[in-house]
Amino acid sequence: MTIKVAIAGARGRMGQEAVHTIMKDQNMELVSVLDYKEIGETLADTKLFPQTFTVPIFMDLTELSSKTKPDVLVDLTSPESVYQHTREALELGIRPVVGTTGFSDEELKELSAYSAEHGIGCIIAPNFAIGAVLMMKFAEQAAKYLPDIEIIEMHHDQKLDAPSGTAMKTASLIADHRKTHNQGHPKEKETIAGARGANYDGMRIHSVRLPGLVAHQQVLLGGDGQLLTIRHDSFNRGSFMSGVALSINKVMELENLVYGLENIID
Ligand SMILES: NC(=O)C1=CN([C@@H]2O[C@H](COP(=O)(O)OP(=O)(O)OC[C@H]3O[C@@H](n4cnc5c(N)ncnc54)[C@H](O)[C@@H]3O)[C@@H](O)[C@H]2O)C=CC1
Ligand SMILES: O=C(O)C1=N[C@H](C(=O)O)C[C@H](O)C1
Repeated sequence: MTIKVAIAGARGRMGQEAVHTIMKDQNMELVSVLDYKEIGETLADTKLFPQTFTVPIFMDLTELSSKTKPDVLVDLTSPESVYQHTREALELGIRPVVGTTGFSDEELKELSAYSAEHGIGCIIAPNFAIGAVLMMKFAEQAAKYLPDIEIIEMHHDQKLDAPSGTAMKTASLIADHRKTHNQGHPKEKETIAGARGANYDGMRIHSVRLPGLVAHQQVLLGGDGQLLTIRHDSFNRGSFMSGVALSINKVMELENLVYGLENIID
């Protein structure tokens, strides 16, 4: 069966890569694109894609759904719009595959309940790169033995959310295995606010934003006389594409929401 896919955010850094990935896949058909502003009738009009890419663009998800009937909506947009898109897609019976970061815990809970109640599959993956998923899993395992941890995530300077979705997911996986405790000296004081980074359950998360970077993270685990560093680097956005393709295939089999690629890889 061919999976009919729509993309929200097709003009973006990730979206452009995803368009090419889906167009090349024999089992998938890119049937439509969702944008928030008038950019032409088809992807070809945007001049970002070959003239043969005559995929229609819509500004309204309900109209997109009724005219092109996608099975899956891939969302690669912004923290501002992603919750609304995901909720609407579920209500329309379209399975969301979401790479966009910035969900609150309450939003995740609410979407998860809706997805399970209506039996519509949904995948929300803060990071589609297999190496990043392994980095998170290794950090989760190591935290049991080395529970003093700081996360340093580094991204390009156009990123809107901080900490990154990957850092938040890493911290939440670790928190499931680590007894909550504050790190550093009990009397430590910041002479410049933010110097010690964000506090997640007593762990610290530091966000670096610089031109030239793509997506990088290291998890530092300190022990007596030792330091374990677990690091992952995405050097280009091709690193995320096998995870996007896997998720599109997998979401067709699901009847609930899965948060994190680690839950769908064997
Ligand atoms: N899960 C993963 O593995 C990855 C996730 N991301 C996340 O994906 C998201 C997109 O990242 P980039 O492509 O770098 O951003 P980008 O800014 O290059 O692209 C976002 C695109 O979405 C469009 N957009 C914004 N609001 C929209 C709306 N309401 N409807 C339709 N289109 C809309 C923008 O016009 C833009 O073309 C971010 O949240 C980022 O953190 C990025 C890389 C990997
Ligand atoms: O904005 C990005 O670029 C990325 N966002 C995701 C995140 O917030 O973790 C995934 C990856 O790190 C790239």
